Amino acid sequence: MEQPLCVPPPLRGTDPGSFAERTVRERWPRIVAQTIQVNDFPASINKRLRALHDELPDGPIRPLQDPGAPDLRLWNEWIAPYLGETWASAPWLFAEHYLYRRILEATGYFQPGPTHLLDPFRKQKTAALDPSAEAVAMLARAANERATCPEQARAHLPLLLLTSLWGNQIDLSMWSADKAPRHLGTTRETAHLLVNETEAAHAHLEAIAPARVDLLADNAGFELLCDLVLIDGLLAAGYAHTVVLHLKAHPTFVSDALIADVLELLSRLANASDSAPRLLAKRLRSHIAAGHLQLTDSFIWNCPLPMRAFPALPHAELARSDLVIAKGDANYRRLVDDAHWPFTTPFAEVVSYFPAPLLVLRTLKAEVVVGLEETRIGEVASRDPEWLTNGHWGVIQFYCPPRPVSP
Ligand SMILES: O=P(O)(O)OC[C@H]1O[C@](O)(CO)[C@@H](O)[C@@H]1O
Repeated sequence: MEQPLCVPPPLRGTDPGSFAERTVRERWPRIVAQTIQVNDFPASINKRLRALHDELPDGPIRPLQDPGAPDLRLWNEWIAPYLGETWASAPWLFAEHYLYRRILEATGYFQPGPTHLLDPFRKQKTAALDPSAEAVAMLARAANERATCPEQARAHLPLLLLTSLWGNQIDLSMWSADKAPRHLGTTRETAHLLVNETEAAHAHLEAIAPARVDLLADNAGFELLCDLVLIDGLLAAGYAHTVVLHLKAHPTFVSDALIADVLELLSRLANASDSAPRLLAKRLRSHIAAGHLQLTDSFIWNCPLPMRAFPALPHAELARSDLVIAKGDANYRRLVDDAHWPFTTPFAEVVSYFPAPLLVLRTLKAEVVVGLEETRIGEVASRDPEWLTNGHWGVIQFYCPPRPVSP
């Protein structure tokens, strides 16, 4: 009989010497301080943000105080098990999502008034969109060529996956012309993959096309552009008839993408001086109009739960997909319980609860990873002591649930 999987304890800000500890003690206070600095909030909001800052990292977890907020009941259910814990002692995944929700409580995001639905991270996101216009034009030109040639789009799938993966690391201001998007996918980028299951994912798409593909988005700005180019390629190749792009329901993790960020990116592309981004924007908008690209958001993507603990409904919705692509570090942490798994634990074992074929594209920014080979771990750790958190290393991991056996 198959043994039930025993999930190890979660990462916590109290893990001595860990990146989680550094995040709770240094990075979070900095993020809250920056939120005050980059915005022009009234004194009452800054006072609330300063109070939040001063709670970190040893203040207690408390219920939300956000009367009338649409997610208030949900949050107070999610918080209940951790009342009595501190920011540092609560599971890191929980506390990190809670932090961003508490920032919105402080800024009055869900309250009537001048800061209603005002994204406190908007300025940072907008700056991250500031171009290297040349790199954007090159990405768009390649996408426009693929759009007229399905064979080329199919052949480019590995390149598109790599571009979308490293988009999780690189932002527009870093990506200069000499690191041009067309060169992504060559030696350096593949050499920094700790697992590369592109072939299996590609074969899966070939076998099921045309399919429904779901993409769990991560950051706005450059990464989102790479993701839209991937989506455009999946449609051009005939691999997807529909792509559902899942976005966050409210601002979080500073730069996570909202539907508003997609629309803003499209209008930036549509107003570019170069004609290639304009054509890309036109095509993406027509995919949206035709329902081939669906933008959706849900509070579930802002919740503090590991995916294994999601309610039945989002699981049932994902089960309708032929392939779910999960982007980035935070989605990865959610998928693998943000837990202290031995790094060699098979990926398929850890995500065996997942209801659909799953492809993850993630650069490592946290001390959690599964599915690695012992020798590869030794190699990378001796070359780069910061390999788990500096975003220089990536994984492309694929899981396909076993088909149900017919009676
Ligand atoms: O944008 P990404 O790739 O999800 O990265 C954000 C993540 O990186 C971290 O900074 C480290 O894990 C977290 O705070 C968060 O999980």
